[in-house]
Amino acid sequence: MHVVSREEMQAIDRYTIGQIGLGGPLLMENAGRAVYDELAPNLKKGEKICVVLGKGNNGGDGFVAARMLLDSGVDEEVWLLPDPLEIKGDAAYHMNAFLKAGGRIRTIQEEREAFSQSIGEADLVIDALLGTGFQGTPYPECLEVIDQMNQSKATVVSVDLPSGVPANGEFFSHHAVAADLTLTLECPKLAQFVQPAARCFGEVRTLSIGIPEVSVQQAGVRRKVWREEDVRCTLPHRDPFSHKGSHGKGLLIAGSEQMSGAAFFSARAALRSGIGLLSLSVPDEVRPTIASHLPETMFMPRSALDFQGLSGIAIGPGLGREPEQADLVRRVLEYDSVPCVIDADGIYYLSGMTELLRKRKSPIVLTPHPGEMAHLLGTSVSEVEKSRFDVSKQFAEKFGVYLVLKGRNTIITAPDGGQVVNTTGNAALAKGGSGDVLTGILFAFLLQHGRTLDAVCNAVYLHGALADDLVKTGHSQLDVLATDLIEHIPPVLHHLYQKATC
Ligand SMILES: NC(=O)C1=CN([C@@H]2O[C@H](COP(=O)(O)OP(=O)(O)OC[C@H]3O[C@@H](n4cnc5c(N)ncnc54)[C@H](O)[C@@H]3O)[C@@H](O)[C@H]2O)[C@@H](O)CC1
Ligand SMILES: [K+]
Repeated sequence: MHVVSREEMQAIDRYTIGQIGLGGPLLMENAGRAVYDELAPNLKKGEKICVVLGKGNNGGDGFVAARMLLDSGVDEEVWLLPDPLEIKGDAAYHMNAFLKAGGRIRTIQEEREAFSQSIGEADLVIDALLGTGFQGTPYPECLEVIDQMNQSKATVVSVDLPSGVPANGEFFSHHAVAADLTLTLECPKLAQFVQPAARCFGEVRTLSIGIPEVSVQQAGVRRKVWREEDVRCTLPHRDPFSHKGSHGKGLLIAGSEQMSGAAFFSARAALRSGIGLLSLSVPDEVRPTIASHLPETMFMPRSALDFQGLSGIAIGPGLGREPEQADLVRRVLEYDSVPCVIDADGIYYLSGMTELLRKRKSPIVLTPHPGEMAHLLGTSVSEVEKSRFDVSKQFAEKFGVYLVLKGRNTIITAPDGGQVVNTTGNAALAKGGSGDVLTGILFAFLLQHGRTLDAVCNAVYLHGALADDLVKTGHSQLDVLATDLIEHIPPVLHHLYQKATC
């Protein structure tokens, strides 16, 4: 499933219409029908539906759905914000079809009070006011209608985008529709995954409107959502004749006196995620505390670090911020023979070492949260959050790294600028220790997958899926601990492997 910008969606539509030959009215018919089909199973005879239409093609989709609702036994009122004479092109085509099929249009501008009453009494509001064509701040008359939809007690279903949300997810401070359900057409838009836009969407379902894959390729889209089917066909399979050395020989440099737990979480998560051999380097004073909890782990003293014979190194969880840790990070970067994962305090030191990132040829995976990303760039968290996709892409391309920008909808960016959005996970993960678990899973996967990007995406997916499954099976979002995540790896991995397709 591809994730697109406004401009990419427009290019996709243009190619489909101009080169494939599927006309605009046909795509609009498909869009409106898909919206109707999604709603139809739950419609009740006589329920009051208020359809709110703008003057663009989003309104055109609304006309198609409204035409189908005419014969469904509901009590429908169709409200148009502009004058009908302002409706042009494909939307006018479907407005006429709606009228000829027996529909009646009322104009909001002319019957303000009746509109307020209609929306106040509605059970369901279909929001087809503004879609991908909207930019900037909604005109005052639009804002008024947006507020009325938000004040309504009805269920609000937005077509393509909640009206007033800019498709590219740029920061905005005006009101936008707060939908209960958004029916996104063909491809999720960037806004669905960034703040503050993401809060407006409610539940999201993506509906196919018959656009062929070639149109998306022609538009040069290089962003996708990572789904369970992607995981299933990229998980590594163990050779029956393999041995422990076949599944990665990793060194994890983690932990400090104050944060010994971080080393434990990462190490145990790596072991649960299939790493063949794990050596852990913690400060000498920490080792006795955690060694008894990690019987499967070997230990390498900090004073005798030896990278020979390893197949990967991970550094950072709970490392602490004493100046000598910077040298450890530098040594890992300078050892250019194996892939590495740099997390947490490891990332803290990178701002002074970005040239080393650029020079290193073996894969580097960085896993910053927005605060660490902001530190790395010398900017603020809000600047990072305002443009998560662009910030990630610029950094990953410039320094040739795999960047995992964590948060709700973690964004993974490859050195070539290709991006993947993760949709698993919930607020249970907003707790100390979660990131350490991710590092462990990611490190183990990195040493077992053929493609680095698959390893990273599968790790992020699994990490979120652990939290999702825990809150479905007896946990709340409050109580999940890092240890719960780790001990839940077996059933979730088992589930994913049961139907592995490739
Ligand atoms: N062929 C296509 O392009 C298709 C488009 N589709 C639908 O069409 C939508 C895009 O249609 P459009 O590009 O016509 O635009 P929209 O219908 O999304 O809305 C833009 C309209 O709002 C107006 N507008 C722009 N800035 C505004 C502002 N600040 N305040 C208030 N109004 C403003 C514009 O004049 C334009 O009429 C998609 O979201 C989707 O719902 C679908 O029907 C599929 C096919
Ligand atoms: K809309």
